Amino acid sequence: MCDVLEQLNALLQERRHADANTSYVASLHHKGLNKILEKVGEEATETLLAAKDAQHSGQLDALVYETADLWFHSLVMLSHLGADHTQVLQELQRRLGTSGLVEKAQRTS
Ligand SMILES: N=c1c2ncn([C@@H]3O[C@H](COP(=O)(O)OP(=O)(O)OP(=O)(O)O)[C@@H](O)[C@H]3O)c2ncn1[C@@H]1O[C@H](COP(=O)(O)O)[C@@H](O)[C@H]1O
Repeated sequence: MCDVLEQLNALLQERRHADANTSYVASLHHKGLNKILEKVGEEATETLLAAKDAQHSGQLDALVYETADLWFHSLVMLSHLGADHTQVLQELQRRLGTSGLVEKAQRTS
C-alpha cells in the first residue's frame, strides 16, 4: 500500500507548479501556506468529529474518508515546504520498538 503514497507523491510534485485552474493541488500551492494550513486544521477537526460519531455508531466509513482528507492535505503541506512522506516514514521507522513512555522519560526538556 506504500505504493499509493509513492504514486501520490509523484503527482504532488508534478502539480507543484501546475495550472491552478486545472489542479486542486496547484490551486492550494498558489493560495499559499496559510490556506494549506487552514485546510489541514479543517480536515483535522472533521476527523475528530467523525471519530466521535464512529465511537457511537460503530460506522468507520466517514472516519476513514476524513482521515484520508487529513493525510492528503498534510502531504500537500509537506510538499509546499519541500518535504515529503519519506521523511515522516523514516521518523516512524526510527521510533519503531521504542516505547513512547521510555522516549518521553529520556527527553531532556
Ligand atoms: N487525494 C486527493 C484528494 N483528497 C481530497 N481532495 C480534495 O480536497 C478537497 C477537500 O474538500 P473540501 O470539501 O474541504 O474542499 P472545498 O470546500 O472545495 O475547499 P475550499 O474551497 O474550502 O478550499 C476536495 O476538493 C477534494 O476533491 C483531493 N484532491 C486530490 N487528491 C490527489 O491529488 C491528485 C492531484 O489532484 P489535482 O491537483 O486536483 O489534479 C489527485 O489525482 C489525487 O490523487
